[in-house]
Amino acid sequence: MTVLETRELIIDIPERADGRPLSFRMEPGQTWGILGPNGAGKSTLLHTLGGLNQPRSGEVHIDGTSIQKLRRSTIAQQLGYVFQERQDGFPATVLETALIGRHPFLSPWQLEGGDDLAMAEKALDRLELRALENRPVSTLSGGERQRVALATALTQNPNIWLADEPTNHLDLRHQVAVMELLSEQAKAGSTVVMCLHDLNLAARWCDHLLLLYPNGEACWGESESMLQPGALENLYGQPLAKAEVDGAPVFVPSYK
Ligand SMILES: Nc1ncnc2c1ncn2[C@@H]1O[C@H](COP(=O)(O)OP(=O)(O)OP(=O)(O)O)[C@@H](O)[C@H]1O
Repeated sequence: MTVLETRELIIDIPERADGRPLSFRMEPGQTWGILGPNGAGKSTLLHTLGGLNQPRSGEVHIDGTSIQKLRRSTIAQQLGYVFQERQDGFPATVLETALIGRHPFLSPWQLEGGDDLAMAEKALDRLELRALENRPVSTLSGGERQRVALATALTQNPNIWLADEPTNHLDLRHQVAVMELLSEQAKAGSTVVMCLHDLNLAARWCDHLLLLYPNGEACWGESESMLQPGALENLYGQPLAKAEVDGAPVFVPSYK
């Protein structure tokens, strides 16, 4: 159970005004969606939350301790990251890649044990990848690789999930399966934060939203209060029509 908090955080985007300092608290059990148009800074924010980018100012805290003061190995035991783009540079199989999720918990040169293997295999089962476990990752399709990245994070079993467009490359069924998986992680006590382009997945699955504007302005809060058509149209610069399906709001571009 780990709280991720920002204090007067300003992310560092070259040549951009500071915008609104971000001070929010992301708690265990919550599922946060970060929304905004291309270039708004969603990935930069996620990288900053994970300690991979230095903020321009302000701080990110994990359970009350500044991330700057934590060792990278300690952070890796808490925080799982699903990157938007991956360079699968090493010639590794699907199973070997999933096992990387256990590395934060092993000492240098220590080999993975039976428990680690069981966690990786369970994660591969969950992402429907078990039949591919001996395949080199380089031979996989885009959607299969995306699921390997999620399986690796699941094998890590982090308290905080930072996922950059986790449904990228996925077909509709797998999009829903991945959102269900992330939602389950939150229900089990993780703090889940993801950047999303799909407003409808965000509306259906995220209980908190942060809207990030290209000028650095931002607002955040419970999803219900953030899913206002006017604010979303302003965010994306696109007229929207709103409907309701299965009790959740659905937004589609309006072409009028
Ligand atoms: N090293 C850099 N030098 C200059 N500008 C940069 C650098 N890295 C990122 N940027 C700019 O910072 C802005 C935010 O990028 P970021 O990837 O965080 O946006 P995003 O909201 O995730 O976009 P997308 O939806 O397209 O993935 C972009 O305008 C990008 O061009």
